[in-house]
Amino acid sequence: MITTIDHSVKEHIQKALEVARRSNEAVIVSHISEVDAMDPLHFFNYGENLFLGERFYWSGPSTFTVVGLGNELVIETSDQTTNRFRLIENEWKRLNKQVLHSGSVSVGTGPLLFGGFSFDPIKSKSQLWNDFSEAKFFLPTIMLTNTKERSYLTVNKLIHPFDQLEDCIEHFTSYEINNLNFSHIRDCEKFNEFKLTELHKEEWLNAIVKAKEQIHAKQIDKVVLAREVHLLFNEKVDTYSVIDSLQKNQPTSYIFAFENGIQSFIGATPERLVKKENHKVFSTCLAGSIKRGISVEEDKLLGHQLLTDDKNLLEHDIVVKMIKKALEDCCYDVVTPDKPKLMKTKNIQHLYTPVEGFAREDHSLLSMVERLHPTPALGGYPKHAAIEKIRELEPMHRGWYAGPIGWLDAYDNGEFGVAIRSGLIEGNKVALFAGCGIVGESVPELEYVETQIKLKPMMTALGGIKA
Ligand SMILES: C=C(O[C@H]1C=CC=C(C(=O)O)[C@@H]1O)C(=O)O
Ligand SMILES: [Mg+2]
Repeated sequence: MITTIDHSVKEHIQKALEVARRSNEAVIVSHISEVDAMDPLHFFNYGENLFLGERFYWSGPSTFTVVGLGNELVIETSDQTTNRFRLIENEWKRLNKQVLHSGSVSVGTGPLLFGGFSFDPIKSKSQLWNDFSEAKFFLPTIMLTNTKERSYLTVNKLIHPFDQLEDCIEHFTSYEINNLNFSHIRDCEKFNEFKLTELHKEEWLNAIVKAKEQIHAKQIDKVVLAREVHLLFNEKVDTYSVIDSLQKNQPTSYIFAFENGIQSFIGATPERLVKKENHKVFSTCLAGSIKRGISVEEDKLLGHQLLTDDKNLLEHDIVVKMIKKALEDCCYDVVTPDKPKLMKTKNIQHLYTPVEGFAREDHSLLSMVERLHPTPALGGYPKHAAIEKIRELEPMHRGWYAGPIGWLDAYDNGEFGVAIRSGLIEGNKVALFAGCGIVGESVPELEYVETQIKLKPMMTALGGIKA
């Protein structure tokens, strides 16, 4: 159960304690206050002492930035079936049975769950991803939300039947904005040289050849194959500086960071999986790629080439068909343009088609995540056959790479991106991932070049390429 409070913290805690004792269940109390404008990275950095290993950063290109610190509540599962989506939803709903709030609050404030899902729960885990569950979400202890105009601080507490009123009051008082010590502003670090190892390059190129044979034999239409590179630095990588660089250089992407103990999963994905705002649903088809040009003319020419290239149009079209169908099964008034447009980020241009609709009754955000994941931009088509091919052919373990990552609130609003253009950081070691949609006309060497471009945002953020 959730009690959301705008004022009179004590009254709400008292009420929550009564409910918790009566029901013998923990109750979430969430206190939201508007605060003076604050830099989200500064807030993230504030969490380094108290909440290291339990921080989340999320910023959407046209929405807001949210930074969560501390795991007030963790919901996770190692369930290896699609049931994992429902397990998370049901547990969150169980805690959501009652919502009390006073005053109007902005979307993205109050009790939010942050987290994500692994790409493929069936494939056995590698050492690298051992500590990542198949789905893990947390309610932060404190959270900063920056909308275009305002900043809000949310403080959450899970109130148990045996908690004492004074301790609960102390929790909310200690996290009042004036009691947080933000004095320590820091500079970004310059990264040192690193040693780069490309993993299984030949196997990956061979996997493309095999995938093409299977596509020509009509076993599947498309499969996305990914590869991995490892970077070894002399010193610990500073995640603060990585996020700062991504934020500056990839403003049209979703910037995400999910700390899981000593590991941080970070990226700048241009690809939304699904967003739900009340009943309005938005998804994105993003597949088909070409590099950016050096001059304006070259850039335009390359864009035109992409928009008229059969191989890339096929790669894209398969995604549009699947997403449109998936949304038509759970939404009404699904609309999508006839032709793709270009989406340009600093390093790459993609074919882009938005799909929008309105959720039918009883179709939740996580049910849509389940339906959509993985789209053929990350998996392939047909879905299950493509996932099988990835298990068989791909020489790496994806872990959370290409999985859904994002947030949801207590009213089933939220947004998930697909965790691509990403890397897993642990101390001085970084693993980066990039994949490509393989169709019948794919040329392995060109797909390899495409992955090199897709690695650039993270490479730049790590200091390996000049911004
Ligand atoms: C799988 C990735 O990109 C996908 C998203 C956009 C374009 C893609 C492509 O053109 O191949 C991929 O389907 C990745 O960046 O690792
Ligand atoms: Mg491609």
